[in-house]
This record gives sequence, structure tokens and C-alpha cells, in this order.
Amino acid sequence: MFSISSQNNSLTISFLSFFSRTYSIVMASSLLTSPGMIPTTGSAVVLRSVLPFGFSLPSLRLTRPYNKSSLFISCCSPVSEKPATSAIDLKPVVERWPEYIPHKLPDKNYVRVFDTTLRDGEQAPGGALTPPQKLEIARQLAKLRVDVMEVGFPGSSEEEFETVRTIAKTVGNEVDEETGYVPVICAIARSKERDIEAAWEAVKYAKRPKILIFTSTSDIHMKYKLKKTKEEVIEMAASSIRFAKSLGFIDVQLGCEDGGRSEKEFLCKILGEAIKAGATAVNVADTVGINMPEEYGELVRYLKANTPGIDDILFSVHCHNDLGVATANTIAGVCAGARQVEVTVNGIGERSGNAPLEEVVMALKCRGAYVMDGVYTRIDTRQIMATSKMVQEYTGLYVQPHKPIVGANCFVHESGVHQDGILKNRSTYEILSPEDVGVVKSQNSGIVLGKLSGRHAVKDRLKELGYELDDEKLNDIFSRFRDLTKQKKVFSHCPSSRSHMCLIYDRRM
Ligand SMILES: CC(=O)SCCNC(=O)CCNC(=O)[C@H](O)C(C)(C)COP(=O)(O)OP(=O)(O)OC[C@H]1O[C@@H](n2cnc3c(N)ncnc32)[C@H](O)[C@@H]1OP(=O)(O)O
Ligand SMILES: CSCCC(=O)C(=O)O
Ligand SMILES: [Mn+2]
Repeated sequence: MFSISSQNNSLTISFLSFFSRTYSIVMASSLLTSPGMIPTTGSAVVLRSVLPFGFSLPSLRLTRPYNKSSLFISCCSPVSEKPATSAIDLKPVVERWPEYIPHKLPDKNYVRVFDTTLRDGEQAPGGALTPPQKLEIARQLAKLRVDVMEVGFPGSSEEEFETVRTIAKTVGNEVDEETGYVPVICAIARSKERDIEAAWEAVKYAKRPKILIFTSTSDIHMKYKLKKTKEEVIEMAASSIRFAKSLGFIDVQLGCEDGGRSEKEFLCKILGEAIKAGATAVNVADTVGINMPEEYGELVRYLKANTPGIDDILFSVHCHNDLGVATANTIAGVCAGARQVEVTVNGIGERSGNAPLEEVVMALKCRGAYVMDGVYTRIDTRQIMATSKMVQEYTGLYVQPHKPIVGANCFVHESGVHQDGILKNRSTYEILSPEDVGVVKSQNSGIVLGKLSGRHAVKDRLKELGYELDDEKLNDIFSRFRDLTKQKKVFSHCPSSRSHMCLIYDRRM
């Protein structure tokens, strides 16, 4: 075994040896390892230069200097040439964080990001977190600049109560000197006085405490789960809101559980009563992930048009991913006038999860100006990868390589036609800049050599390694390269990697 490197001065022999090995060739990057750490010797032949980006455990090694001015750019940074329908620079919004008024946004296009990784996300099967992990994620969510973080259910256990209280006392009081940013700390409660009291006792220490009181609104839930009539449910919700206010909460949100399967007229009624009782925000949750984007958008539009007082408070969307459309539904809700999105990092949550923060935020950042009337968030998107990695590590819920925005393959190209395009101009096949989501690029271009690669990519890689070839030599090498890739086509996980970030092109027969 040996490595191919620019120091190797015997290209032919190197390549012949390389192609005759009957072992594994690491053909793609390990996201958990920086380029400098890639071994060049050992049981696998490593093409060091195929490593596309310097992924690392971002909490440890995202070293790009903090750039204040780019924090508030409300669209994607350009890739090498600005495509007409994709990422462009927008005018930066003011740097100072706007005053927080629970029921009101600084302007009509502002979309508040309500992160529920530490509450709904933790409800993901197998996703339980320890109190110190929750605290550390909360700190990271603050770096990400989420407007609101829902951090738990204080009424559910003593430990959860203490965790929420600790986050409220710490993260909920850490005001960023330069911008004035401090996250809203939210706790969830059933429509029960003891849950609401526990929520208040836990979050009252935060500068901006908030409660989300939920109640079911669908016939199925009211009949089978709550065993209550519509009138009883309305009364339960309204009295809970009043009770929360009486304790000291200013910011009170009513959540309509299973809103996606609820009667529209009933929703208008309960939302209207909630507003009268003093709610500052409401959400209609597609709790079971049954809605289609048009349907969910239409529901939001209907409720916005037919609920008295709805324009005086904040309308929030909360979507689950059972049919794979949580992001689309969330965006449909925004297009229909919602201005708060309830999301989780990596989309973790009950069953198939929630709308992923990174997808919703990057969709708004990339397309908000073009197809959504200019909606924007103030998320520091450069913290996305760091946050994603931390949540993956702590929950043990790892994302698949093709997971949008944070997957290992998002900025990697395998096929010849795409590689050729990328080498000519990245905007041919990339709509996002890796830097925008906190991925630090290495000097090479995210090209993975494999079965589908073409001459341009192979030539470019060889050039990087110091070999300038004429067409004849290139053709010869390319045909042998192709032979090699025919021997076995299976990509499998790197056994030494803790996640599936490392692809091995295994050519054992
Ligand atoms: C859709 C969502 O994601 S909602 C958030 C759900 N999150 C969680 O459940 C996580 C934490 N949960 C827990 O620790 C426990 O379920 C607890 C402590 C809250 C309750 O535990 P238990 O008292 O043992 O009750 P259990 O969980 O078995 O049943 C839930 C009870 O809450 C009631 N309930 C459910 N939703 C609501 C509501 N919105 N308002 C009032 N009561 C409600 C149910 O009807 C049931 O009451 P019942 O015992 O009178 O039938
Ligand atoms: C209604 S929002 C709080 C409950 C929830 O997470 C859901 O309904 O999906
Ligand atoms: Mn939910």
C-alpha cells in the first residue's frame, strides 16, 4: 500500500500499483476529519485531494473568523457566478437586533425562527439528551441566533424542570453586547394549571420567558384522547391562557395539536377565543404530518382571513414530516402569511421528525427574495453545520449523506458531466455556497472520482497532484481508471468513522 501524492514522481507506476490493489480506496471525504488529518498511508489508499471540504466537528474546529458584517445578509452568498434564479446578495438588514415584541415583528417580511430541537426534537425515538447536553445545545442555538428556543416540558419531570430553569437562568440572560440579541426561552405545557405553573417557575428567570400551551383541536383527538367536547376544549384553552398571564407570562402561545386534521371553523373559533384571552401567538400544528403543501397553505390562509384579531398576533407553523413534506408545508405556511416557523435541527422529532431548521432557513435565504415576497430570517447560517454536528453527536441521530444542507454529499460531485460543469463554474450545479452553512472548503472542489467520472475530473485531479498529461496519456490512464471502477461499484461506510460521512469505494471482487 502506498499513497498518491504530489511528491510521488512516478506517475505510471503509482497509478498501476494503485489500480492493481485489491483493497479499498477511500474515494470521498470524512466529514469528521479535516484534510490535514487524512492518512496517506495504511490499509487504504487515500486520494487526499478528493477530500472536498474541511469538515470537522464544528464545535471544535469551525475557525473562520466571525464576520459581523455578513451576519445579516439575508440571502445566500454567491457561488462563483451568480445564477439568475438562485443565490444573490441582498441588502444587509440592520445589525442591531430588533426590539422583541411578542405579538409583533419588526417588519412584514421578518420570519421568526422558533427552534424546538430541545423539546419536540428530543421526542425523537432514541434522541434523549442529558441536561448538560441540552444546555450546550441551547448555547449553540443562541450562536445560531434562533429567535425562540423551546427547551422542554418542565411539568414532565424534576430533571426536565431543572434543565429548563438552568437554560433560562444562563442562556436566557446572555445578551450579546454588540447586537442586543438574547433568545426567548420557551417551555411547553398541557392545558393544565400544574404544567403551566411548572413552566413559569422554570422560565421566569429568562429575560424573555414564553410558554406554549397546547390543546388538541381535531375531532379524533378531542373524542379519543382528551374525551372532551369542543366547548370544553375552548374553555380549557382560554382559561389556561388567562392562568398563564396571571402568573406573569407576557408571551403566551396557543398550540392547536392535530390542527392539520381539525375543522377549519372550529379552529377559527378557538383561535379567536385564545386571542381574546390574551394569546400573543398561535400555531396550527400538522402533528401527524398528513397535510400536503397546498392544503396546509390554504388552511393558514383561511385561518388568517377568518379569525377575528388574528392579524394582531403572530401566526406560527409547526409541521411534521410523515409524508416527507414538512419543509414544503412550512414554506407554504409562510407564503400564506405565517411569520414564525417551528423547526428542529436536522429535522429530528417524533416519528419522521419535524421540519428541519436548516432546510427552511436556507430555502428562505435562497429563494425568499425571488418567490416569497422578500421573507427572511436572522439566523446566522454559518453556524448551521456546527449545530447540526452537535445535535447529531449528542442525540446519536445521524443524518443520511444526501440530507439537504447538512449531508456529507451536499457539496460533492460524482458524475463526469457535473464534475466538468463544477470545474468550469460552480454555479452550474451548486445553488448554495458551503461557506454559507459553515462548511469550510479545502483547496479542491468537491470532486469524487468514481465510476461515473469523466476525463475532465481525472485530468484536474492529476493536475492538482502535479501531473500535466497530454491527451494520449490521459486517455490511457482514463481507460484504466474506468476498468478499475467497473470491478465493484458498492459504496459503503467507512468502518473507522463514527458516522456515515466517509465513503469507501470498495473494489474487492
Ligand atoms: C404533540 C406533542 O408533541 S405534545 C408534547 C408531548 N410531550 C411529552 O409527552 C413528553 C413528556 N411527557 C411526559 O413526561 C408524560 O407524558 C407526562 C408527565 C406529561 C404525563 O404523564 P402521565 O400523567 O403519566 O400521563 P400520560 O402521559 O400517560 O397521559 C397523558 C395525559 O395528558 C392528557 N393530555 C394530553 N394532552 C393534553 C392537553 N393538551 N391538555 C391537557 N391534558 C392533556 C391526556 O389526556 C392524558 O390524560 P389522562 O391521564 O387524564 O387520560
Ligand atoms: C401544537 S404544538 C405542540 C405540540 C406538537 O409538537 C405538535 O402538535 O406537533
Ligand atoms: Mn410537534
